[in-house]
Amino acid sequence: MYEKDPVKIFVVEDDPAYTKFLKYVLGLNPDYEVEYYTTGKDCLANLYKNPAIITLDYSLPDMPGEKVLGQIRGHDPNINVIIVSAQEKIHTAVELLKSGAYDYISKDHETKERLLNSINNARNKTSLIKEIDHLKKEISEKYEFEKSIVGTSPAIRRTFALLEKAVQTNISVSISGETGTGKELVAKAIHYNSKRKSKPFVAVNIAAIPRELIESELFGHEKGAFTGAVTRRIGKFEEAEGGSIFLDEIGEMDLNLQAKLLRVLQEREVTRIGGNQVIKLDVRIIAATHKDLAEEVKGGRFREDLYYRLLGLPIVLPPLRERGNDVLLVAKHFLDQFATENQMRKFKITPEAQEKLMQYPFPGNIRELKSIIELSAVMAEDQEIRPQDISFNSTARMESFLYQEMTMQEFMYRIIRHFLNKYDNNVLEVAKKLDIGKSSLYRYLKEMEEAGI
Ligand SMILES: Nc1ncnc2c1ncn2[C@@H]1O[C@H](COP(=O)(O)OP(=O)(O)OP(=O)(O)O)[C@@H](O)[C@H]1O
Repeated sequence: MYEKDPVKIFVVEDDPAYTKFLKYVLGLNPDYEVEYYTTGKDCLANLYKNPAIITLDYSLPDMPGEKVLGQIRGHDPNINVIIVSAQEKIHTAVELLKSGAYDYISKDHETKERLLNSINNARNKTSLIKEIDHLKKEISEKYEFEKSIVGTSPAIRRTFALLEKAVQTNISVSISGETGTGKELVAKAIHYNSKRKSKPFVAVNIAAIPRELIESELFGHEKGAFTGAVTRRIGKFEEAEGGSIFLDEIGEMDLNLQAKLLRVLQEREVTRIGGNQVIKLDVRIIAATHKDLAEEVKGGRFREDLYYRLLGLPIVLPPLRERGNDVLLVAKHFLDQFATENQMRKFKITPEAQEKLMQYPFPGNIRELKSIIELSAVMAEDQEIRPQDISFNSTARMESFLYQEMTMQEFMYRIIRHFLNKYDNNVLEVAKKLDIGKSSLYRYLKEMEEAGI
């Protein structure tokens, strides 16, 4: 798409014969919009026209080539300046390239090919840069909080408030929540809404990498560091330089590696395995786990010092069953997405089907909801999703929390909390649903508050 755009080229050349030659060569390509100047001053005065490429004669009558180059770079470092010179002086060429010239070409019988090649390469580079900028913009729009993280429940609103805080600083963030609650989505949203958004977001799933490979995956290795290390490998931390690293399933890391990670986080530097060069790091850490890390610390499976290092700003993502009406909002979001992807008309969910969705506890959370919804859209006879189109993967119903061991009173508090979330903290509605008196409910709420539930 970008390569079709015409390229604006300035030719700055005081030799009339050479200008004639360039006019002929460049005139052959209809995609080139060329303007000719004979002095450095003229060229500089017209930079406002935003040329993509400038071919610059090194010895102009009014200004030395390096000075013109310096001013062009000062105006816009993205302009590709190709220096064309009558003599081939390696030293000058190297100096000019160091000062940011894109290429250095001497005037000889091969000039035509080399110049066209260089212009072509510069053009490809420019279109790649434009395309990358465009994709980056698209990604950050995709991860705007309220566009990507669907929901209006009090629980998710609290999460948004924390995200707003997280993006303003470089503080480490630890995200916990059951599987499929959106931990990776939240991590990406933090990165792509922060100042680091134009730098890499690198995700590493600790549980998915064989134990013996994690260290080299994270910190890299030098060639020959161990059997099988046939080439040097850059680690994920280095890859994320300037950006963010997302350490998913951090609770799965073994104690030995935890010690090494702690050192990296404390020193803010890595050394590749088998190497001795210390590499400074500027990387934001976002860690996630579905485990209760505090419990892991108590059980001696997770280092306490590392736990505190990683904790930073903790974000707890509630399970979908505690997000009330969000179930329906997210379901609708996935349905719209499905319709767009498959060029279909939009779907509706009948009230009975909505009721069915609201009754299910979604042990696999939003990921499970997504697959259930997509299947229901496939099964539906028309653009209405009815109860018979929805099939749940698990036979679990609300009793999922019964697997936990609690006292009767704690169960009751959990049930109340669940309904409060479901009905947006509407006490009257909850009292009605649970068929208890309003004042009893207020009394329980007070007890719950005192007990921190
Ligand atoms: N609030 C939300 N709104 C819309 N989509 C969401 C929301 N939360 C999660 N998703 C989507 O649900 C899917 C699962 O989310 P994600 O992979 O971030 O979960 P996770 O907690 O990292 O899972 P796991 O613990 O299994 O790694 C993704 O497709 C994600 O885009």
